[in-house]
Amino acid sequence: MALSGAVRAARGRCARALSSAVPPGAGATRGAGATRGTGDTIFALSSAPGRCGVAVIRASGPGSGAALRSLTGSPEPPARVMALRRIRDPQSAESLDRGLVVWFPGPHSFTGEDCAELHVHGGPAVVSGVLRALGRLPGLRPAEPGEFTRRAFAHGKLDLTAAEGLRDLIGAETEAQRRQALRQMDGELGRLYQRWSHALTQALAHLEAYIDFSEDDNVEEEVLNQVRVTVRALLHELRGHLRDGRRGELLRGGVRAVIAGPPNAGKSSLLNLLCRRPAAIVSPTAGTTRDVLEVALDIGGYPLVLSDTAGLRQATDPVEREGVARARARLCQADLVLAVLDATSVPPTPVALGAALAALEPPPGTPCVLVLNKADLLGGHRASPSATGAQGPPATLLSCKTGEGLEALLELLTQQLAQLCGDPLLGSPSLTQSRHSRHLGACAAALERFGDLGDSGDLAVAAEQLRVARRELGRITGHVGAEDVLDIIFRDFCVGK
Ligand SMILES: Nc1nc2c(ncn2[C@@H]2O[C@H](COP(=O)(O)OP(=O)(O)OP(=O)(O)O)[C@@H](O)[C@H]2O)c(=O)[nH]1
Ligand SMILES: [K+]
Ligand SMILES: [Mg+2]
Repeated sequence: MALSGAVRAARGRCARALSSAVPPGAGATRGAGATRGTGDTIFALSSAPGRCGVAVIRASGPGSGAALRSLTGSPEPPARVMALRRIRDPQSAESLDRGLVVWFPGPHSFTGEDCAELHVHGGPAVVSGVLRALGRLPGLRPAEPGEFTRRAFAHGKLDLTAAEGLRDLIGAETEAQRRQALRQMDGELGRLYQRWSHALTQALAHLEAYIDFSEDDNVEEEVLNQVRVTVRALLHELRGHLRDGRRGELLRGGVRAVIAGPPNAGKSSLLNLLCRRPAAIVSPTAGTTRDVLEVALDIGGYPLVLSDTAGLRQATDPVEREGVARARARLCQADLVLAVLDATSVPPTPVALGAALAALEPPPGTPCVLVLNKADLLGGHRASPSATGAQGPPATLLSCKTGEGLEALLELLTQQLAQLCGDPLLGSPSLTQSRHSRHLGACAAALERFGDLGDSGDLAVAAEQLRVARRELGRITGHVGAEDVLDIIFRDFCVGK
């Protein structure tokens, strides 16, 4: 069982780690012409800033080859082969470093433009010296955040969903997140939406043919039926994808789990046990916790955002009352509830446990795990983990004091997380962004309107609904009028990617 503690610790993010392969030009769907790139040549440090063994500086655009020549004083090396070169300041001819350079002539590069990479020693003075030298070359300027990827998108090297996958891959902190992001970056989600878009295009073409030619009796009624069948099948698939239970989004953003229970049940002790540090104050005084405390965890490869909350009771102290109100508010937002009870205070019968759980008023329909804490105080009288009965939530005995039952709890949590997030490698790729669900929802609504028109409906209106549906799909992949979302998507990238 992997429990790697808090994983959101500040950490250098970089466009690509040195051991990774060249990002693929997956999902290339826009008309990508062979190009040396037009306009500015951009450059940036692509590895994480700070002192490191090797730093990667990247350039993209028509001036990349000339830049490489001036900094090395020699012709570009053969394409996509690393070469050792002395790197010098072209103005002063002073040597800056000795490093590896790579030349990626367009269109076979990440951006589709001519690109160059300089792998230099990762000292701040070396990096700033090389960046300064590049900045003095005519036509070169520092890149904006996400500008390399944006150029790759513009040259059809990847579609928007793949770009979002790449952004998520750089942000992935757990294994399951990485798997999902990689799958999306490889273009699987984009291909699914493309397939739907093609099906719609075909249906639309048939419908238009029917509208134009049916009077000549050249086009059979059967064509119209086929269009209806296609649209119905598509709507069915789309609804299934939307019903996905927010799996992909949960995996991407982390499952919000809330620890709730009566005062002194050991809620804060549980948080500390799971994050393996004394993050929350633990004391024998009931009503110790007031503020909501949050830690990010990796449980079995799944991301969990765990909140400790105030003990739920009718508090008289105004500060504690506010704590209880905050606890209830947080509980309402939970994707998963960890209900903690003091095992010595509740008889281990389904009725008693059910009543104790109901008293916490967990949000209806939200999955729940019942943790019967302080098992060390039970002596011989052990509640069986199925004490809540077949209908109740899964329950497990735990002692935060001795650690007894921790493995079983982690197992149970992993099961719950796997159910909530799904296996990112199985089945059709998951919906990962609210942006996608919005467009897919609009697409489904248009298809429903198409269906509602029925046999007697106006065919021109029906055709318009198919056009609306197709446009919404195109917005997801970036094939249609996505200019407004481009800024938002690429802004979240780091400089150098
Ligand atoms: N014997 C025993 N004591 C425990 C266990 N877990 C917690 N305690 C003790 O129970 C008391 C309350 O623990 P907390 O973690 O502060 O409980 P809480 O639910 O966060 O309490 P509030 O924040 O006040 O609602 C402390 O004295 C803990 O040391 C356990 O497994 N066994
Ligand atoms: K306490
Ligand atoms: Mg507490």
